[in-house]
Amino acid sequence: MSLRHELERLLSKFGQDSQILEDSVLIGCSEEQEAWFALDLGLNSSSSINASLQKAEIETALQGSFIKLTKALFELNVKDASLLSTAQALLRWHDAHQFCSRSGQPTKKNVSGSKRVCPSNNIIYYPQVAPVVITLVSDGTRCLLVRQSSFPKGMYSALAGFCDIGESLEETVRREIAEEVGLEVDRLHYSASQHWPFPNSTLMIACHATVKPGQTELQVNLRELEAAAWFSRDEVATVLRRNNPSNQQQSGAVPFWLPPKLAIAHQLIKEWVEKPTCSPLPA
Ligand SMILES: NC(=O)C1=CN([C@@H]2O[C@H](COP(=O)(O)OP(=O)(O)OC[C@H]3O[C@@H](n4cnc5c(N)ncnc54)[C@H](OP(=O)(O)O)[C@@H]3O)[C@@H](O)[C@H]2O)C=CC1
Ligand SMILES: [Mg+2]
Repeated sequence: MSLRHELERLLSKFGQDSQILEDSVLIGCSEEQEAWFALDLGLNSSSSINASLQKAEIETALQGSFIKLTKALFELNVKDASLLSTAQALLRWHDAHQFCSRSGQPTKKNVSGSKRVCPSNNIIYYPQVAPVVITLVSDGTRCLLVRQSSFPKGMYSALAGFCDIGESLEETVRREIAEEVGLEVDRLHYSASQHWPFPNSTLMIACHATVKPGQTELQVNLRELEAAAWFSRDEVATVLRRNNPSNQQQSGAVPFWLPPKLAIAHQLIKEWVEKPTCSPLPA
């Protein structure tokens, strides 16, 4: 039986029309050049008993189990997490761009899902990515970790913010740090980047920054952050070593925990702990 027939058989078993396959989007390919597609079965959009029954049926038929996307992203290996992140962002984008904003007519997806076109005026819509800077600020010996009220309990991270229209990354870093904690950036340098599919598709651009010597007093913007504080290298190194939210919450041995390994914030913090002498460029 061909893969297509097998898929159609499964979809019909789960009460779905095989026409839904046309909505799938290309997210990558294997080393053997087999194309990988993602498809949204829409089970999350309904809280009906029917949807939950289907979920149970799918779990049995495919010998798997549904877990929260945010959790899955941090539990999979890098390659699979990246495929999942692409699938989530691309499928959400298609779902939110069903109509042309000029003509109001339905738009049409191309086969791979890399764009949508309005048949009435040929306007092409491409998936959007919002740039976000995430910066680990240091005063030379300590680093600044922050908490938003939306973070999981006890988690601290680096400072993040969306780029405004017309800004360079450097300007965003300076503005966000001034707005959220009242500090002036002296030097900054780029570290790495990561695609992040929440709340919509973002490109997280990770940087290290240092503040002007002697200017480390924080003015925390409580509309944006729940807390912000300086931590020594030893404190952060200890938390990184024991980084497991359930362990520390039970024992109370460490006062906070950090984002999991696959989060770019984790990589930034680890880099700072391991390379204390890296010297950033002037901003
Ligand atoms: N992977 C990681 O390690 C981490 C990832 N992040 C991600 O970074 C992102 C940005 O961090 P955050 O501190 O929230 O950003 P900001 O500090 O920029 O604050 C968020 C606010 O910015 C406004 N905003 C401006 N542009 C956008 C846009 N394109 N989409 C949504 N909101 C926008 C909104 O304000 P208003 O409501 O007034 O319109 C929103 O409430 C988050 O989405 C978060 O998921 C954050 C930390 C760690
Ligand atoms: Mg922020």
